[in-house]
Amino acid sequence: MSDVLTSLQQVLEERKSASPDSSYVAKLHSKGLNKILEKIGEEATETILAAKDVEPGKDHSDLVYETADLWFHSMVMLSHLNIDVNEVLNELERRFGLSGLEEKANRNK
Ligand SMILES: N=c1c2ncn([C@@H]3O[C@H](COP(=O)(O)OP(=O)(O)OP(=O)(O)O)[C@@H](O)[C@H]3O)c2ncn1[C@@H]1O[C@H](COP(=O)(O)O)[C@@H](O)[C@H]1O
Repeated sequence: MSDVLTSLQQVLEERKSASPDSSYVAKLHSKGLNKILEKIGEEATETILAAKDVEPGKDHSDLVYETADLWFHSMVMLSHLNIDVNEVLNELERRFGLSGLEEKANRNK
């Protein structure tokens, strides 16, 4: 797993016992799953809007920023549900080299 994801997962875990007054992640954990899912919805929408504005050869930093927000909040969701981010990375690894069409056909079996 990438170093930054490993470190971030550790911090998110530690924040479960931190004060909501001192930590954004602790505040999200304290508000619960629905709030976290609401944030993912918001960030997904912001990512889509940023992607629609990207033009070839022009600055795309807004899209990078919004995608980071989306990935970050998705990691908070996994952490909140006690799911190791390695499970997602392992699933991507399992699919690696497998055609998307083939993988989809296998799903329907
Ligand atoms: N990677 C991030 C990260 N990405 C985005 N964000 C926060 O996610 C929020 C998303 O933006 P919004 O404009 O929707 O936020 P907002 O208006 O404050 O949110 P709401 O009040 O509407 O819920 C912002 O507050 C960002 O600061 C993050 N907050 C924390 N991290 C990581 O998590 C670690 C722990 O953070 P704390 O728990 O705050 O110490 C940090 O050291 C970082 O590594």
